[in-house]
Amino acid sequence: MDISSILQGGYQHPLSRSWQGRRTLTKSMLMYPIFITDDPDARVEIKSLPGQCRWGVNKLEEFLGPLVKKGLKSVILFGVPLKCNKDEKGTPADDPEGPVILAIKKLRTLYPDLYIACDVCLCEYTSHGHCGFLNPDGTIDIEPSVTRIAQVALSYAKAGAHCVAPSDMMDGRIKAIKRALIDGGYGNRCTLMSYSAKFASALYGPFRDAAGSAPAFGDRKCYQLPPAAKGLARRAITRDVNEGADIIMVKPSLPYLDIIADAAELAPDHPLACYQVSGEYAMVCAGAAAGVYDLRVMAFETVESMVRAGATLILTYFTPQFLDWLEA
Ligand SMILES: NCC[C@H](CC(=O)O)[C@@H](CN)CCC(=O)O
Ligand SMILES: [Zn+2]
Repeated sequence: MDISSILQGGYQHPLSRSWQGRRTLTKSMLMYPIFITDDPDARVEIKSLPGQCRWGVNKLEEFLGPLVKKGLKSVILFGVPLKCNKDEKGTPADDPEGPVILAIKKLRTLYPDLYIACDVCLCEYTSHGHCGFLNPDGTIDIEPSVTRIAQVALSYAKAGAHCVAPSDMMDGRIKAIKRALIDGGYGNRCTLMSYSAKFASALYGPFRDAAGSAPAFGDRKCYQLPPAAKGLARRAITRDVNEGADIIMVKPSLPYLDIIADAAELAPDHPLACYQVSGEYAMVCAGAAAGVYDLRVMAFETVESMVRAGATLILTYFTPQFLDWLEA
């Protein structure tokens, strides 16, 4: 056989197979999305997200203590206020007694080394459930939305968040948040992770169930990217790099590996995050439950495809299992 035809000699052993990846998944690459509700003693299972719960602030030690011991390095907080008075402006988003700010303060005290990121959006706090302010005709009112998002981001930074991550997709919010952080004295103390290429995906259903954040009417197609929009995604990534984002994110992940690769090409000097969203997680769990594949094998195969595409930070609900699987 011709010499150039032989490849199998390079990976015939488990160790030489482990050398074939440019980067391998490590615990520090995992960021765990968690839901914080405003009942301080709550531990409520989320049916559409197997193994995930809404947690009250008083339960965070019971919840995260064991994971920190196993090597959990970072979380991203999502507020799930069930008792607040939602309004057109998302007033409860930066309530100092709200679940997110209370959780930031609690976690900074409990686990000084744990990296605390906060999702920043208005949809969980607005009466209409959209991620921004609305004009009377139901379209997004950009300027006041951006001002409000920046205000909320600064309040989380002041409460002690290491990172703010605006998932709203309002145009210009990265520049506005960066400006607010700098003017507020947090430009060097809080990381800005932009959901730059975030698509209007069908894969957010379980999250919206969990967070009660579905829009009261219409959809988010006028501010989340069309799934076919490779050009818009590339332009959004370049825009956010220029507006001062410290980390670029692509979301969802598996159906958008090409966009992750584009982001790695367009922003080679930035950390690159991707979010394995609720619907992706639920799909992998459902397939395993149906006996289509082994859960652990498929969890690794999906997340390692994101690493191969160029991601250096993975937001995934599989984080607790990966802490065990990577230890084994
Ligand atoms: N701010 C929007 C929330 C949002 C998507 C959506 O509901 O449109 C995501 C959270 N950042 C959903 C994440 C997920 O599905 O896991
Ligand atoms: Zn939102």
